[in-house]
Amino acid sequence: MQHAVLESARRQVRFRPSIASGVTGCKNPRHCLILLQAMASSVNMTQSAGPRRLVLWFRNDLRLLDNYIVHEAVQKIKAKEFDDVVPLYCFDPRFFKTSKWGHQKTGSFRAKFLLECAENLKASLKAVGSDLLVTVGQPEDIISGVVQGTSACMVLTQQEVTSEELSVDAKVARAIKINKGELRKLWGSTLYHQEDVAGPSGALGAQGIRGMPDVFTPFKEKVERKCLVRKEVPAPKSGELPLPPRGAPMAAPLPGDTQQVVTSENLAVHFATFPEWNMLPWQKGAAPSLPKDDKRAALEFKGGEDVALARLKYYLWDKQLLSTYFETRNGMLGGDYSTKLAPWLAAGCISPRTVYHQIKKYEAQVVANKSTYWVIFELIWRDFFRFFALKHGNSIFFEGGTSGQMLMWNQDSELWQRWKEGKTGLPLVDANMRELAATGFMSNRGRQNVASYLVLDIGVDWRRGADYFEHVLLDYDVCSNWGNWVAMAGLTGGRVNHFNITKQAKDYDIDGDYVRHWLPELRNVPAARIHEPWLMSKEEQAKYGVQIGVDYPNPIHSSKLGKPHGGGGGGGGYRPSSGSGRGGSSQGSYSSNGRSGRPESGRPTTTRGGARQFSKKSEFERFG
Ligand SMILES: Cc1cc2nc3c(=O)[nH]c(=O)nc-3n(C[C@H](O)[C@H](O)[C@H](O)COP(=O)(O)OP(=O)(O)OC[C@H]3O[C@@H](n4cnc5c(N)ncnc54)[C@H](O)[C@@H]3O)c2cc1C
Repeated sequence: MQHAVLESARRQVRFRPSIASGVTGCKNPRHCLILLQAMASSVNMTQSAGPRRLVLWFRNDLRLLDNYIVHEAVQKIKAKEFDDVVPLYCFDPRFFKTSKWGHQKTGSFRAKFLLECAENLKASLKAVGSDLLVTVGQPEDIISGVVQGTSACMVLTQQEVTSEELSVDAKVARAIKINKGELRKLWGSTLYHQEDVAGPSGALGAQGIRGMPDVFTPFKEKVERKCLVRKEVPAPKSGELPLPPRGAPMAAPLPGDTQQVVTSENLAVHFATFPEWNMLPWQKGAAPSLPKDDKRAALEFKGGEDVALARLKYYLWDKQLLSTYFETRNGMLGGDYSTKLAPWLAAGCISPRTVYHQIKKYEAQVVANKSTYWVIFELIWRDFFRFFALKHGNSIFFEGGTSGQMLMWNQDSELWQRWKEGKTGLPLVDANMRELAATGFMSNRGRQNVASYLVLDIGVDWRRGADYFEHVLLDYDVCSNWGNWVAMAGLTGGRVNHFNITKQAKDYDIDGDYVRHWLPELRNVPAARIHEPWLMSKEEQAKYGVQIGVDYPNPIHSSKLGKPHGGGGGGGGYRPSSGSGRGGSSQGSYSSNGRSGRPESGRPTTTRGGARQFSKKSEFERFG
């Protein structure tokens, strides 16, 4: 009798007495339990004959090419350290919980994308004689089921840096201790390797990560001067990741097992099950509807390594868009102004090193210019935020950010709601927020503007914005998202980029095509008025078929605006903007004298914020 079957039956005595008694033949639950325990310990004694198993626990690295955990598994199998490999991906209910700001952590766009990623990875693994166990549940529960009955086991996973992910790691490490298992974490998500950057002889010097500059440029200069991007490691070949025998035991819940009790099936059953949309761990069982393709979207994003590699090929080789990236990167409309690789990079369908080496090849074969370098420059921003999170830990999630500066926020929930729904009356902000809600994507130019507006113009707590982005973004990456937001809020000690939204709109959406694309109510408004529709006279409004204040909102009145300002005890306070962001931002806020309720003053002036609410404890409760 397999240990796994006995163990699972033992755990089910209370919930499913019939299964337990089926194993022992004993009707009395108490006796049944005693008998099972005895049988399990006798199996334990003979367990040394069990297989030595590797578990490839995929998380944000859903690819085969240049994946260090996959490569490591291949090496260990070749060296005969282990007998078989179980590749695994879990939809962890903790990443579908509702946040304290009221958003389900993983929204429907990303959930759909991740299902597609898992499906593609499963197919790629099958093509090399392996498979992917895709399931719903906490990895610690699933993995302890996968390693039942083994004589040795190791779980290989990509190194994460933030608290929720690390707390899951700790639970997995504990769960496999019983099987004398080891959790081995390998760095893999960045362009530059952690050892090369922050290791004992890395670019950051003797202090390692503690010596990391908190601003981008000196960080970039150090890594560029002292580090090399490592070569890609190959994808596995056929037979290099041998599966356990099909009938191997597996004691863990199947997706859709609403009772969440341990079932005793064999691995083949689990491999054959792929979670459907409504089996994902949605809050209170209420699955949102599957997102439909939106014809207005910049791109049809489909998850998976195959599509990621195809996108890279399209951007570099088919259309040669790479050679003009520097000129187009601040666009907002269409698929071609930027690489759009972010969703695939975030899920790990493609590694930044693959992108880098393809760019180098392109530079050697086609052209090397400012544009080809600038994509690499952006990938270093991505690295920057990951290393920044490694250095600063949980403070990137704190109200006062890494600077600890305490500000008071505008508590008017109507403002927040109008921002989220794209009804602020500022066309550039509204168009971007509606694109995000409809598609899960927004350009970098858009993100900077909507974040600046939320925090620096209407004075809403930046964490609300970051939390909403976490929910809705296709390309959500914990470090890039929270890092960009906390920096936009001016809470990292670096420069604060306060954007003049109307100026930005005129600079980057010159004819208003982007705004018209997402705001049908303004579709007939000419370029001269599109970014300031409140300036239209009644006659103009009639002519262009829109009534401001009825069909499209008036901008938020200055009496409702707030600016974050220094609260008691935290020191510091609101600082006006300085300098320019990527592609140039501009200082200050509105310049026009408004009609139709336009903010009258140059800056938001009043603060309606209540007392600052700051609790270290609750901020630490990322998964607790
Ligand atoms: C408030 C805010 C939140 C953001 N949240 C995320 C997020 O959750 N996930 C995410 O990947 N990016 C985030 N970004 C960064 C950036 O906006 C997106 O990476 C970019 O818009 C994605 O489009 P793209 O792939 O076409 O980028 P490209 O312009 O083609 O850039 C190439 C790649 O470089 C990386 N990159 C570019 N800019 C940045 C940046 N500022 N920070 C980190 N990486 C960058 C991305 O991986 C991107 O795919 C955020 C930016 C802001 C201002």
